[in-house]
Amino acid sequence: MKSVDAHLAEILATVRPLAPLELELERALGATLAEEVVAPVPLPPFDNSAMDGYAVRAADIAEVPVTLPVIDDVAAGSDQLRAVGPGHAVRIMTGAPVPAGADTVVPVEWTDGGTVTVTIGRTAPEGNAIRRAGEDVNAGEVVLEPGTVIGPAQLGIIAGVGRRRVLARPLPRVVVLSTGAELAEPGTQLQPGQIWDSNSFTLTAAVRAAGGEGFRAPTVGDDPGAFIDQLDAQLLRADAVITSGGVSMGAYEPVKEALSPLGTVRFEKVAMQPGMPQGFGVVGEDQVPIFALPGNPVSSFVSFMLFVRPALRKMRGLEAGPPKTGTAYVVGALRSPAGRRSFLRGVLDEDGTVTPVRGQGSHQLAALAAANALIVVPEDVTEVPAGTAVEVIPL
Ligand SMILES: Nc1nc2c(c(=O)[nH]1)N[C@H]1C(S)=C(S)[C@@H](COP(=O)(O)OP(=O)(O)OC[C@H]3O[C@@H](n4cnc5c(N)ncnc54)[C@H](O)[C@@H]3O)O[C@H]1N2
Ligand code: MOO
Repeated sequence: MKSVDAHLAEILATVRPLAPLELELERALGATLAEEVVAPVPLPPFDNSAMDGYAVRAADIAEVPVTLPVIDDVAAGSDQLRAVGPGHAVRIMTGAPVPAGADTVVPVEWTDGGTVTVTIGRTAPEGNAIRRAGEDVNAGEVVLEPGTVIGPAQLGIIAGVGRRRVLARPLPRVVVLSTGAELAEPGTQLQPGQIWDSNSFTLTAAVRAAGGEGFRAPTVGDDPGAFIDQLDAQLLRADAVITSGGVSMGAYEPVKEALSPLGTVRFEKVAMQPGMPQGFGVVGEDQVPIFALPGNPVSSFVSFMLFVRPALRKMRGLEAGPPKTGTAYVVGALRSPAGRRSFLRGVLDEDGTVTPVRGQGSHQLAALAAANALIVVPEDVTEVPAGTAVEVIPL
């Protein structure tokens, strides 16, 4: 059997980072920056007030209380500014440019709030409540480096330096295609022999949680022809495809039957539990990577975490490798099949312990939903006594 590490290595050697595109800011959330973002001007571009109050000369308010004439009113956005002469005050709002001559701002709370004259009750040092030009960023300064994932705050600084578009690797578009004649759409009545399709929802959501754009394709039954038709239709918008089901040893395995003859997708047994039957390769003219995951709900989810998630990171232009692990002390003993790496479902506690959930079958979706970690048991270990330190993958 192929090892988990060899399977991941093959996947990572096959998938490529997506080409960068000029993305509108509205489409850039989660994308990976592929250029340096530089501020063309200083930020803030001009000295401005940090508070609503009065711009004055510090020397004029050395002795308080003092009453000064209010010679002007400046709102944020004002560009017609009267200079502040000795003994004058200008009413000023937060963000408004500080007029020439003024060297300090007195918050309105320290005054009587007058509009013709103002009486100031507290003195303020020079530079009080003034935000200086370039205090955030200097002109020509790099504000974001290539390889940065664009989150809300990063979008903010990109817009803040005046950019409308940015060169970035987009979110990988991943089509999720469930197969199985037994699958019914959630929300409909189950007929005898049917179950509700859950994998396509789990996997589409897992794609989104991993920084991709997930699209759930209509499910197909057990007919390889119908599967190929649906795959062809979906390939147009896919940077990668995930299928679930139809990859093991049964009489009706549409994914395996349809893809094996292409010669570009390999179906193998990987030495892991769950998730043993795996298919991986490329399809279509554009050599789109395809992950043919096993149908058992826990198996497909674990396979996603181990193989698809790292691949999506690579497609996003990020460092990619096996999932990050930690260590915890296991509550209760564990068993694991010889020669296979087990990924048991557990609840990781803040006290540093991990408790296996009840129900470790590959079909036990409720137990998976109750878990927050995978407990890794190496290939050569079959029994883990209670209290042993084990490797865990937080979910
Ligand atoms: N003779 C053998 N039988 C099986 C082997 C084997 O080596 N020899 N491997 C077993 C293992 S391990 C797994 S995992 C499964 C993989 O099966 P398939 O990928 O072919 O998946 P299906 O047969 O279509 O379904 C398996 C199971 O999962 C349920 N399922 C499928 N799709 C969904 C979905 N979208 N939502 C919810 N549940 C789904 C399906 O009803 C089956 O119960 O094969 C074993 N058998
Ligand atoms: O290896 Mo299968 O994935 O156990 O259920």
